[in-house]
Amino acid sequence: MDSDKTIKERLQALRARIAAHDYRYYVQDAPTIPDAEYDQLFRTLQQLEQQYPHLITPDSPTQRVGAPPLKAFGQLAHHTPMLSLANAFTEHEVRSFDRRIRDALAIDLVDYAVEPKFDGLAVNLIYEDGIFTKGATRGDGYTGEDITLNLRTIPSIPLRLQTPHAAGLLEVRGEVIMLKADFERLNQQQQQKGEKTFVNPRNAAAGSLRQLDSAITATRKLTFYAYGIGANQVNSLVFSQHSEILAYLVSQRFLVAQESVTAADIEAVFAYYHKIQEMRTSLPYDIDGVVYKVGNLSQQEKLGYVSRAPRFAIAHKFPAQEAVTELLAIEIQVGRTGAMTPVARLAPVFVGGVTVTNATLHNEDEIQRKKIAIGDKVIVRRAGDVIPEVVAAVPGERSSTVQPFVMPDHCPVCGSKAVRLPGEAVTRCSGGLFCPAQRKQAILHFASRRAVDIDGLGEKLVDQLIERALVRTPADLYRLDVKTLSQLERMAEKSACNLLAAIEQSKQTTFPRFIYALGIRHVGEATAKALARHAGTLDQLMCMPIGQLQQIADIGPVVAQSIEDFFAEPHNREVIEQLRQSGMRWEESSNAVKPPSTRDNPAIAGKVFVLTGTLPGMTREEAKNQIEQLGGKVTGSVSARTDYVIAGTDPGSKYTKAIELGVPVLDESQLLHLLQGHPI
Ligand SMILES: NC(=O)c1ccc[n+]([C@@H]2O[C@H](COP(=O)([O-])OP(=O)(O)OC[C@H]3O[C@@H](n4cnc5c(N)ncnc54)[C@H](O)[C@@H]3O)[C@@H](O)[C@H]2O)c1
Ligand SMILES: [Zn+2]
Repeated sequence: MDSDKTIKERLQALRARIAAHDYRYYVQDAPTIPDAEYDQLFRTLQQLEQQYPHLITPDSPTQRVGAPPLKAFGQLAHHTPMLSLANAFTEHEVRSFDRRIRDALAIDLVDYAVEPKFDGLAVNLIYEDGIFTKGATRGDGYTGEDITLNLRTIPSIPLRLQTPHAAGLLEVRGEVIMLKADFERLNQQQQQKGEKTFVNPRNAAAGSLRQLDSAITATRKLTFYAYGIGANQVNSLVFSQHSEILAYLVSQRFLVAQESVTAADIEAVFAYYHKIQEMRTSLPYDIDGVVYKVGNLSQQEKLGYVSRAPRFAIAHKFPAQEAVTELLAIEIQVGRTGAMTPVARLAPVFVGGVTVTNATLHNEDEIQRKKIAIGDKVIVRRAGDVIPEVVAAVPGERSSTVQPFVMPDHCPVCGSKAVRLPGEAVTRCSGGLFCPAQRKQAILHFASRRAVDIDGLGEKLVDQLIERALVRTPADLYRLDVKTLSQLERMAEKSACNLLAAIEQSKQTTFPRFIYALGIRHVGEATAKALARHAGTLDQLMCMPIGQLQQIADIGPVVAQSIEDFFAEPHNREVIEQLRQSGMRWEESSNAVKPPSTRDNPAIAGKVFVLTGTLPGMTREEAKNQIEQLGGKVTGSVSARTDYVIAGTDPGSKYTKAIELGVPVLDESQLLHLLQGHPI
């Protein structure tokens, strides 16, 4: 058996660790470990102290509530103490609690008031003669921080009671929380402003409420839920049941959880637990369990208190939604649209009711922002059916062998180049036509009605074709034959013939449809049309430099980049070549704007142009952009300094002026000639 000395040392170490976590949680509003982790430490200490009661010290966290109030705030003493709650993690523990109560009261059946356990910040509101005069945090249970001004900014705290004639003092107890939706919004705003985001709604609520400047609190959306009263010196207010207190609070316009009800026995209590657990993720606020309180107030009084909690109530905790584990590796998952998502491979950990071995890390920036490295101890969160995610690295636990994460520059599935468009958080595989991960999406899109329109090629068929390795890319569609197709499920020879005919028919398409069918990111039908008109031929399009793509109206830098990346990927070019060889045809236009042979075009550079009338093959805006890109200047009015006037149909007065001044007037084909570097 261990000596008292080693036990003492263990106790001291545990107490110091817990005290440090208490400080970070209660004072700094910035815990570094999940609550479940903390609860476990606390339990270990409690159990050890139970075994060695003579070693309990009054400063042990098990003997105290919360943390002393911060000096920066004024202090406010509570008229009756604000205690903590005993915890239960299993049904067995709850049954023992029920048995203890029935034994102590010597009765067979106990009525319980059952309520959600809010995960927020306990506060005490003092009403004097019906007027809200002061309010405080729980602090160490006896004295809290005076946060009256901050509390006044919370709309759900009534500033006066409905019965102001009732003279005397009343303490209203409850929790200040931040609704999940308000939390999401706050974090988005914080991120946009480049300020620190909060780990969860509880920390956001605590950080917002314990502000020295109440103007900041006023900008944060906080909500107060009442769940009880403390000192009651109002003569006319007499309660015999907890439920009467809640009804009174509702009548005084406090928010009280709608889910607060009574349970006639311990079985009803468990039914309630399961019902609330089901509702947990859909509730507008975070809860970490449910609270059971003996409903009868004189029974409560008889049961009394232990050092830090009442004997008549217990918190039945839900399985933790957050846990700590080791990040073993980061792998890349490629989605249907080519998105490359970093996925954490984890040492198995039980969280949110299941064993988790993978969790999403969202994207590269998130990993950098959270400063997560491979080998770190990380906090994993799984709430309801939501995909588990890594929320943070545990600070201070980093070993020297951790590896930084680097986003791969190639798709791990198909080897195509990985690209990240400006302004986007996601890195994508650029091999849209080729990548197995994107296969199904690419083929369905290619065959869709507004693309090359292969009638009858639905999702189920595509699944079969892919599963049997008959089709890998859209080009493979043109290699299918009746014999192969009629072997597929639900495919008679007749329908196989029909499908084949539809595939054959799709070979005759239009250039814009073909471009659209390629599934280039950000290239919808309208962009496909603009590209077709501008490039004229597929060969031109495939080698168009990004600068020239950007000159096309409505094509910005992101879309231009996406087009360039797509055609730069050899895998895509291969598939396009196969498509061409399969006999796909469309009309190409020779009218289109050909790319200039050199950037430094002496036929254009330094020359002054005026555009007038409607050009047949391009908009005036496009012509202007091209001229400017090659160093020419486009002005609005004709003068002696004008070198050329480019005139389309219905040219108007600029045309007449040009004739008067003897300025050469060119048509579109002559302009194209110039653009290609040939003098007139
Ligand atoms: N992660 C960390 O580092 C860290 C550190 C300290 C404490 N904690 C967490 O804080 C909690 C312990 O703190 P605690 O002493 O406040 O105990 P507690 O939160 O377990 O229980 C008491 C509190 O429950 C709240 N409560 C919510 N709904 C209630 C209701 N319907 N009726 C009555 N009370 C209700 C009250 O604020 C009350 O003060 C644990 O969840 C623990 O994990 C975490
Ligand atoms: Zn790929």
